[in-house]
Amino acid sequence: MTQTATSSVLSGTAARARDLTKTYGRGSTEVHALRGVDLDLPAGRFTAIMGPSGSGKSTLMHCLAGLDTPTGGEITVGGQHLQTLSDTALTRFRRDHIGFVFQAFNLLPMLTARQNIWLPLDLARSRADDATRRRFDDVVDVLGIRERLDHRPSELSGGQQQRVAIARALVTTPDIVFADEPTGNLDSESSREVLDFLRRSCREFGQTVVMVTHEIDAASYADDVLVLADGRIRARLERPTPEALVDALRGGRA
Ligand SMILES: Nc1ncnc2c1ncn2[C@@H]1O[C@H](COP(=O)(O)OP(=O)(O)OP(=O)(O)O)[C@@H](O)[C@H]1O
Repeated sequence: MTQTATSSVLSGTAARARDLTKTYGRGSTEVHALRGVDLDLPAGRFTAIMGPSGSGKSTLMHCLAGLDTPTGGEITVGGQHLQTLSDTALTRFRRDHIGFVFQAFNLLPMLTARQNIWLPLDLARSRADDATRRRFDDVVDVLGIRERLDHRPSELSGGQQQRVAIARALVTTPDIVFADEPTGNLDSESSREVLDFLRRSCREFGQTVVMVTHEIDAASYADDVLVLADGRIRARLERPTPEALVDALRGGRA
C-alpha cells in the first residue's frame, strides 16, 4: 500500500489550537462553549474527542475545521493560520485541505458511489493525473467498495454508504479528516467496520483523523482521546482502556 507523505506528516502536527475561546450570545444569554483550549493534533494519528453533552465537542471540531469562527485564540491547520484567511480563501482551504465525514453520510443520491467519491476532485477541478487515480484506487481498495462503485447510495447499506463518504473525505489527501459521530446511524457490525477503516486510513495512508463520539467502544479505536468538560480539556489519554475512559469522563483524572 502506498504511504502518502504529506507536508503535515513531515511537520508532525496536523492541527494546533492556542488559547481557543468561543462565546455564544451576550450578557445574560452568554455561553462559554470553549474556555481556552490548547491542543496539538499529531499528524498520522486517530484522535477521539469525548465529553458530556454541552462540553464543547462540536464547537471545537467546527472551529478547527474552519466551519465556525472562534471568539479568541489561534488555529493552525497544515501550517496555515485559519484566522488570516478571507471567507473565500477559507472555503478553498477547507476544500483542498480538510475532509469531512458526518453522521448522516451526506452523499448525493443521484450520483453513483464512484461519482460521489470523485466529487471533491471535480469541484477542485483537479486533473485526473496518475497520482490521483492511484489514490482513488488505494482508497477504494482499503475501504472494500470496489464492487459497489456503480451503485447509487440508496442501493448501499448504511455501512457501505459511510465507507463511500470516508473514501470521498480521503481522496483529496487532506491534512486532516473530521468525523462527527460517524457511527451514530450504524448498527454495531457496520460501526466496527467503519471505525476499523478510519483507523486503517491513519496507519496505511498516514492520514490524520479526528472523531467526535459519545461511545466508549468507538473511542477505543483511537490512538489518543481528548476528554472535554465545560469548554476545557479535562484529560488526554493515549490508547486508554475502557475503564480509564469511564474514569476520565466521570472527572476522575485531570
Ligand atoms: N449556535 C449556538 N448558540 C448558542 N449557544 C450554542 C450554540 N452552539 C452551541 N451552543 C452552546 O455551547 C455549548 C457547547 O455546545 P456543543 O454543541 O459544542 O457541545 P457538545 O459537547 O458537542 O454537545 P453534544 O454532545 O450534546 O452534541 C452548549 O452549552 C451549547 O448549548
